[in-house]
Amino acid sequence: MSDAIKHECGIAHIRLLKPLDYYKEKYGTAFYGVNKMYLLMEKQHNRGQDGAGFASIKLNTIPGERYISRVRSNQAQPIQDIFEQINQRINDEIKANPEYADNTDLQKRYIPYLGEVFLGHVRYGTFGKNSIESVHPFLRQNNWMHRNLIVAGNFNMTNVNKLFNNLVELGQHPKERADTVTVMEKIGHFLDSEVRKLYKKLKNEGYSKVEASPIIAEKLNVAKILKKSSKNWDGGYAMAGLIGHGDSFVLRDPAGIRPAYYYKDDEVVVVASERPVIQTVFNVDFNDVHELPPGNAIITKKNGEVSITEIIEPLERKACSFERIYFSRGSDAEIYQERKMLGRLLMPDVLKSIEHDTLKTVFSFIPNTAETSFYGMVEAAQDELNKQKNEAILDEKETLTDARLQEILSHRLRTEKIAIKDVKLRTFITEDSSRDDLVAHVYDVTYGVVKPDDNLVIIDDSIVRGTTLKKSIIKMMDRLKPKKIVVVSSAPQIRYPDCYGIDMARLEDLVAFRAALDLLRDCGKYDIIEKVYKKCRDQVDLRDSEVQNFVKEIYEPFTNEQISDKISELLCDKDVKAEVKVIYQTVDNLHKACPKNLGDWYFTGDYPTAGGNRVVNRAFMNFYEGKTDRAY
Ligand SMILES: NC(=O)CC[C@H](N)C(=O)O
Repeated sequence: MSDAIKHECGIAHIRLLKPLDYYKEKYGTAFYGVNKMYLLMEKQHNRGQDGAGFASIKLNTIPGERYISRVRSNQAQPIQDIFEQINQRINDEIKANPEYADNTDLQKRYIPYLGEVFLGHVRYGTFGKNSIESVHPFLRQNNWMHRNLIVAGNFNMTNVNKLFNNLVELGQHPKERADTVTVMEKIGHFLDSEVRKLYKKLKNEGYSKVEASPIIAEKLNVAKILKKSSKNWDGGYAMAGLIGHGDSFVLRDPAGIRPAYYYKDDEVVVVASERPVIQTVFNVDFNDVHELPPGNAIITKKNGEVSITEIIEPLERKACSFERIYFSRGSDAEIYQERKMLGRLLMPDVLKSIEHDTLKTVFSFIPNTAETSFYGMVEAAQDELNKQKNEAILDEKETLTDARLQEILSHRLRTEKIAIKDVKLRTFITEDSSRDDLVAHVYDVTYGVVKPDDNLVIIDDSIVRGTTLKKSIIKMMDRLKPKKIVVVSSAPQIRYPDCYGIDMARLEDLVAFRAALDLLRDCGKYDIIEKVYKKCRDQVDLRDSEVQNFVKEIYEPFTNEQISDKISELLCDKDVKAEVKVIYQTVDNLHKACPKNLGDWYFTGDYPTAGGNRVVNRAFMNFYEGKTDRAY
């Protein structure tokens, strides 16, 4: 990925189903859960580097002893930072109290972070700020154990402002506008009322307050609470939560936009945002890890009972295809094959653009995420080369000499590592304002492998803004003096904003949108902009379900190819000498390659939830009115 986009978040949840002594006995430490959490989070570091947080709950403590611990960080290496803090604290406690060293009971009572229920989160913010207060998990505290709530999520709601106002209408006074707080307060509201109802019932049955508490914990219907809280959520989400006494849940949105996977045996329940993470950390097979069905929650009661329950009726499945293209780790067995297929399916268009001249073409990729699709592309190129060799041999079979045969067979595909990412520079580029200067040097280039009349084909997983391509990569590649530079995107053109957890909410940031504007200008149809704006404005007071995506009209007059060609122009500075061509994946081929993740709203404008159309309209209005706000 040459454009840095902020995206995603990762969740990690573990519930230990046996007493801590069991893990001490079997794995040598009562800190088994903490250690596994570290691995689960570290292996999802790709999903969030703005911040990381960890929370744990101890089961069955006695009043007066702490049972919830939490640590959060927004430092440069947030996962390292929180686990350093955790380890430090644990080591200090053991050092100061040598009697804890071999005593699980004392460890559990007096050492924080040790417990049976864990929740971790790595964050890329899509709403609010990057302050420490915005880092998950969020905590809603109460003196009643079962009213404590800890929440973390990979999510974005399109209607979070409305949800916020609902709370205010209930008479509440939220102290901040963080979307996670809004969602948490919603759950908290129904948790409170459920606890109240249960208490009233038990009181009528003659139970005292002290007697009622554990029964409330036992009877608490988490599914019911989630059903009520999520009723008006419109968005993509994997929301995870812990309740003070030890129940836990992860709820996935009804279109399956955000991912969630789980594994369970008689020792642990594990939930994470990516499958291979669980496979690696718990050393289990692909088939042992299951996808949480859309609209369902995995709920683990304090007593260890685990259920998968439908909370919201599933919508048409629209799992985010960007997970497959770029976000998730390519080590997933399916994702690896899918990415290769994305590369392979692009080959016919690439061959056309290089006039099948595989000998005068160097194939390469933009590190690191495009490497897998590059393998797919190269395999397809290899097939083409073999075909060419076959044809040459058959054509020349009457006259073929040993020397000529050797010559034909010696033709090899030219694959090189051309673009090199300078990782150290990367970490400085956080502020939009200072990005451009540094961006030119984020990549370096390999000299000496491209000859002057060569074609240079370079694959990237996607092109969002195109800034790095324009300011760095294409310029650097042009210095190698190729005849033609073909930039291949394994994803289709990104035409519409995302509103479900990827931070690309501004239309004019998208190079495809800018290309469409230029094309409209070129052909004298720029008045469409005005018309679309009016249509968007007329919809402002409509209900979400009635809103249409009129922004599609901006692209309608043009073919994919016209837009791609305009993008090629936009990506070239005047001084670039090589001919530059950009080739994009088609949406059909994307679906062919990633058949389970058909969510494609950023490419097609077909939003899977009603709120999406409102967001795209708002994004367009913001663009037209010159506002730089996010559209949700
Ligand atoms: N990428 C995400 O899932 C973001 C989660 C949440 N919306 C936040 O901003 O903190």
